[in-house]
Amino acid sequence: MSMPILQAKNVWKEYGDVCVLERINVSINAGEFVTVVGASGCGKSTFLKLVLGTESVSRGELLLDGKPIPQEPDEHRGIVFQKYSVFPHLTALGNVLLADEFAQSRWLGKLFGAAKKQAEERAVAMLERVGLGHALQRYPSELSGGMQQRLAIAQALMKKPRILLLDEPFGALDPGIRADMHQLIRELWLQQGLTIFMVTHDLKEGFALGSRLWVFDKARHDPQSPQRYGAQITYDIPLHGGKLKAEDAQRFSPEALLSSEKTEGEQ
Ligand SMILES: Nc1ncnc2c1ncn2[C@@H]1O[C@H](COP(=O)(O)OP(=O)(O)OP(=O)(O)O)[C@@H](O)[C@H]1O
Repeated sequence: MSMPILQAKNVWKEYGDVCVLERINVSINAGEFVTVVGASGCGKSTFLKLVLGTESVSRGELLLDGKPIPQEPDEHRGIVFQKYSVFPHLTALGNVLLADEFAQSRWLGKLFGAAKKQAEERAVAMLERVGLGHALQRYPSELSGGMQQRLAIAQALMKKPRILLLDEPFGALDPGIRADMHQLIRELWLQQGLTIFMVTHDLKEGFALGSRLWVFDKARHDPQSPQRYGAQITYDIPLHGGKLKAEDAQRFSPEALLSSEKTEGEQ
C-alpha cells in the first residue's frame, strides 16, 4: 500500500470563537478526484485553504506525504477560483508565462534566452492543451468567462502541481460551457494523474465529475450559539466513473442528499 498523498487527523479550524471545521479525519490517495458539496458558509473553501497552505489548522494534523503540510503555497498545490483575477495588462500567453517566471526565476523576475524560449513553448503547449491556442495574444477583457477559466487552469497547471484545488471554478459559467469544462478537467485529471479537490454548489456536477464525493455539514447544532460547532464530512461517498457504485446507489441517491441538506437548513 502506498502512502496517502494527504491525511487529516482530527483536524479543527477555528477563528476565535467561531468553529468552522471539526474532527476532520480523512485520507486521500494520489489520483483521487474529490468533489466537495455543502451549505453556504460551512467551510468548504476553508478546507481548500488548509490544503493550499494559506491557512493553518487550529488543532490536529494535516499531512502531505506523511509530513506536516507546508504553511505556504508551493508548487505541489495549484488553485483555481470561481472568479479568477487575471492580470488585465497581460495577454493570455503573458499570464501563463508569469506563472513559470515566478516558479523558475523568483529573484530575477524575468527569463532570458534559451530559458525564455523553453518557457514560451511550454506556455503555448499548455494554452493549446486547454483550448486557447487561438487566443495566445488576447487580453483578458477579450476572453469569455469560460476562456478566462481555461486560462486560470492553464496558469495553475504550469507549475506542475500534484494537487489541483478548484473552488467553484465553473459556478459563473453557462451550462453549455460548463459541459465543455467538465470534459476538459476530466481529461486533465486522467492524463496528468492529478489529485483534485473541487468545491461545487451543484450536487449533480459533484456526482458527475468526481471519484469521491464529500458532503460537509454540521453534525451537531447549538441553537443558542450557531458558531459553536463546526462542519464535518458527514458523507464520504465512493463514485465509480462519475456514477455511484451499485452497492451505494440506494444509500446515497442525489435526492436523498439534497433533501437531508434542506432539512438541516430549515431547522
Ligand atoms: N478569516 C476568517 N475569519 C473569521 N471567519 C472566517 C474567516 N474565513 C472564513 N470564516 C468563516 O468561516 C466560515 C466558512 O467559510 P467558507 O468560505 O470556508 O465557507 P464555504 O463553505 O466555502 O461557503 P460558500 O459555499 O458560501 O463559498 C464562514 O462562516 C466564514 O464567515
